[in-house]
Amino acid sequence: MIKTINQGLTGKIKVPGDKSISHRSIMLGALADGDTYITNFLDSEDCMRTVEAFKALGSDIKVAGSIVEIKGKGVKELKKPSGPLNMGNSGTTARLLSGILSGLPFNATIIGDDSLSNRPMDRIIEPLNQMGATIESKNNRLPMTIHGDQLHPIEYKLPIDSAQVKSAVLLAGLLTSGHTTVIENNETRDHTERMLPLFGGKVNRENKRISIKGNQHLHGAKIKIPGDISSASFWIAGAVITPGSDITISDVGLNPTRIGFINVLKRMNANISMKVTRYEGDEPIGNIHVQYSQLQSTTIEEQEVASFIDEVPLLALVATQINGSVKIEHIEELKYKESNRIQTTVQALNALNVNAKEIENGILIEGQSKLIGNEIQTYGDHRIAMMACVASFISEGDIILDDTDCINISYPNFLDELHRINNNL
Ligand SMILES: O=C(O)C1=C[C@@H](OP(=O)(O)O)[C@@H](O)[C@H](O)C1
Ligand SMILES: C=C(OP(=O)(O)O)C(=O)O
Repeated sequence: MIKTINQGLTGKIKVPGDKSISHRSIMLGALADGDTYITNFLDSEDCMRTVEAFKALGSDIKVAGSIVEIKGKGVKELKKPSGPLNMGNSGTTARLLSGILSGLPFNATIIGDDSLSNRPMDRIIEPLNQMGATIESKNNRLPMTIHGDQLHPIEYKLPIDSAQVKSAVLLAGLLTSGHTTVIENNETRDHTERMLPLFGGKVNRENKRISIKGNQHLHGAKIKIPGDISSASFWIAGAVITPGSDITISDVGLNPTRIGFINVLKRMNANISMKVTRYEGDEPIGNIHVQYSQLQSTTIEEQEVASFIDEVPLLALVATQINGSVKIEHIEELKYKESNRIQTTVQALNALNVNAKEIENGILIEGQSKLIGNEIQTYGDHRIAMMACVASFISEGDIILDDTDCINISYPNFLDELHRINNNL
């Protein structure tokens, strides 16, 4: 049960390391030759799936909390695993790893939990087939057996805006002997492209064309992972909607491909500012200052959706407090996340007395809603669970979640932080 809080959020908050960047740091460290040292690694269930998968492929990886050491031996030393690789709930692990396995000289089977086993894999099967991999799947879903082979480079125009597909093709491209190019329609998170140079890899980027040369030698690297902007967004949303709030979130990643939620909130008139204070590798890091705000409606553009894709449930929650109504459109991709987040967001908000409904590939939310506590079904989706917890800042009556374990997928100390804020600690 999450107790109603009804008080402003104040003070300083730090969030754990970025999930997308943590996954990629393990993958590149395992492909590289030499030692990789990672700090502020996100020690969450999803990222540990990536660690365990590479251990099963023979990588020497030691995790001690948020510190990870990898003794990389290069891609040639990766070995056929002795059993199926379990991706758990992690779409990023499943899709990026498929790109790598496609270029390795053995067969490997990947499996996942019920949620992941229902998520589409044709988006990666198709380009990886084009590159020469043979992939058997259950109707384009997990379990999937990848018959790795000598891959050839391709030029691939992404049919959907997906950083996971882009990264899977780029990582497979590293295992070819030519140039692989991915063309984006709208820009998606670019952590793979920004991280490769740290390991000595070359990537060419011209507008939305990203090219990578195969057979590059990668060396080990030192990486400090920025705080996760998607995790920070729970507190940003909470502060914006809760009277009396004034918080500063420090050391958080401010990569331009990830700050769409802040950009939309600014258009809604939110009192929010951010400042880049340093770079770790090519990733900008800084602070975000947020205060309670009187919000107005805005229009959501298709080309910006990828920059706040994981924050849509929060944007919908924020929209319940604006003057007017908001249509969040062009979000079909939300149907293929850990739950169908269009449905599960609408259902959670309806349960809290909000007038919200599903529209074609989107959600329509009426503002000025009085939230009333209720039981919320999370469908095992971490982002729905945490969004419901944030709703408790402004709800009348307690909110009861059917599951809070799923929060460990991306933000293991979220409930402790909520407790700390709740008690002004
Ligand atoms: O590349 C990544 O690390 C991610 C990309 C996004 O997925 P899509 O590529 O499916 O949009 C995002 O939703 C996910 O949380 C992490
Ligand atoms: C969609 C998400 O992650 P993944 O695709 O890696 O499961 C998420 O974290 O919201």
